[in-house]
Amino acid sequence: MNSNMSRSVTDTILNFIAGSYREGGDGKTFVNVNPATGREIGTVHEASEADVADAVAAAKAALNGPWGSMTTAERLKLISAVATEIERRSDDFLEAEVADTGKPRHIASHIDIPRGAANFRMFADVVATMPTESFNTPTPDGGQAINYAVRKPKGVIAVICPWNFPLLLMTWKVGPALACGNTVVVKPSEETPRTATLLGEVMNAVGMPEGVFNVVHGFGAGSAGEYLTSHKDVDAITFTGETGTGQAIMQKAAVGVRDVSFELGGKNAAIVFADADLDKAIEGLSRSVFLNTGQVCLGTERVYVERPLYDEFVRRMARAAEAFRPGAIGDPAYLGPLISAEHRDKVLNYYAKAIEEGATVVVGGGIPKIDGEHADGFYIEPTLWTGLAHDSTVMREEIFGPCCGVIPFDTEDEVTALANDTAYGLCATVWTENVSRAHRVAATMRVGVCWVNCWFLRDLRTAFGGSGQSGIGREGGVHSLEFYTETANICLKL
Ligand SMILES: NC(=O)C1=CN([C@@H]2O[C@H](COP(=O)(O)OP(=O)(O)OC[C@H]3O[C@@H](n4cnc5c(N)ncnc54)[C@H](O)[C@@H]3O)[C@@H](O)[C@H]2O)C=CC1
Ligand SMILES: O=C(O)/C=C/C=C(\O)C(=O)O
Repeated sequence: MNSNMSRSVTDTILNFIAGSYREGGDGKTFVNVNPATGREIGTVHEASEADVADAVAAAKAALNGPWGSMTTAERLKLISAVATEIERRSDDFLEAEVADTGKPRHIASHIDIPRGAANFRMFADVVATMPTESFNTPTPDGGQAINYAVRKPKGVIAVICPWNFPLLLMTWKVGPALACGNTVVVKPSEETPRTATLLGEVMNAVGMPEGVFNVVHGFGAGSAGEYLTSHKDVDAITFTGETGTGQAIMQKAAVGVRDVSFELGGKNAAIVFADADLDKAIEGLSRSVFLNTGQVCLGTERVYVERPLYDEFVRRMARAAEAFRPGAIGDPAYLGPLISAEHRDKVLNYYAKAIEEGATVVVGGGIPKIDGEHADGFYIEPTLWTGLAHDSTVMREEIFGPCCGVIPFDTEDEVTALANDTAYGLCATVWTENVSRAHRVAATMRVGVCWVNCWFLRDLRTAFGGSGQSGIGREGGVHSLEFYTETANICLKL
């Protein structure tokens, strides 16, 4: 095992290529910042174009080497071992994720890290039990043939990741890609390079053949992201992030007609009917709006409340927002920082825009005053607006911060039209105790996932992805196999 990655506060974060850690060939580095303090905590070695080419070559060689010749059972045993090793090293992953994101430890320890392990274990199970079709086919000479499908790995998969749930969202792609027999080159977000790098140690520890899993660090255009997505030996690209980035990647994928799987942005609506259980709705929506400081693609940024419940809803949601404590690390009510100073500026611009567009700021709206070690962290106040028009910029564009606008409605038809009036279509939530209405409204939502009386309740076997500009394709359970494998038909004349 070759492990050069130290995990002290002055970390040096290296690329992981063909089973070894290495600096970038061009000698370029960039800083790794802890958003909770605003301080530099590490140096990341940026991959050059030649490093990315080496990573792709290593991934391709592994397909034709021991990885490609393993039985499915042998492969899945290794993948299950990866899950076990992540669990064994969960404290290291927790430290790495918290250092990169500043997120509360309870979120990282209950969501990010366990899902990192579960994403490998679940897809090992899915592939182990994966059925394929077969047909008995009559032939013109009165005989018969058997047609049966086989699933083959697609090849080298480029995995381009965001920063909001770095390990979770990376392994959501790496898990099924490897379980299906592919190899991967991962480009983590420049903001959150640590857990992907640490996963290299896990791969080596379990004896994963070199080149199966590679990590290249850098940015998007003119850097590792673009080098990777335009490399001719990358067979398919999976990406989570902003819709505009998805468009740029798709243009690269068009060269060579490569397949893409995209999970993109959202402007997710919540519909709260007057018969909703208000305690449940407030609990669910305060998580949906504020969890991870609103940096969740599935989070709610538009809330439509039936008029009789509107005033009480706004009052209680404001209390829920005020209960969060930005910067109070260790407090159960701790609200983490935004990922970067740039991202905080972007969110603050929307806070200003909301006022320009006539919003009443019910709570929040600015930067909290924090003393001590976290004074320079990228914290922001959780914010609630009323008085915004449905077609205002703030109610149409993805903000990715801890904020939402609340708008009253009068009829079911009106609110379903409002909720669907968006170019996005990732998810929605519906809050009602009327079961018929729950089914009816959920079925009309033009989204990939509609939650009723809950939010972010995930069963990893279900189809997951977005409609409209929120994505292309579905991942999760057997649905992931559609992207990570190529189905071939074999016709055998008897
Ligand atoms: N899960 C989601 O839906 C996420 C949505 N976002 C949204 O995106 C906004 C911007 O955040 P960013 O991190 O800048 O997202 P982004 O979409 O620009 O970056 C995501 C990943 O794509 C890479 N990338 C960027 N441009 C690329 C290119 N041309 N070719 C190949 N790779 C490229 C980045 O280096 C990063 O690894 C956020 O404010 C938020 O609105 C951000 C993160 C996650
Ligand atoms: O649960 C999942 O598999 C994915 C969750 C995705 C997000 O929360 C995100 O991209 O923000």
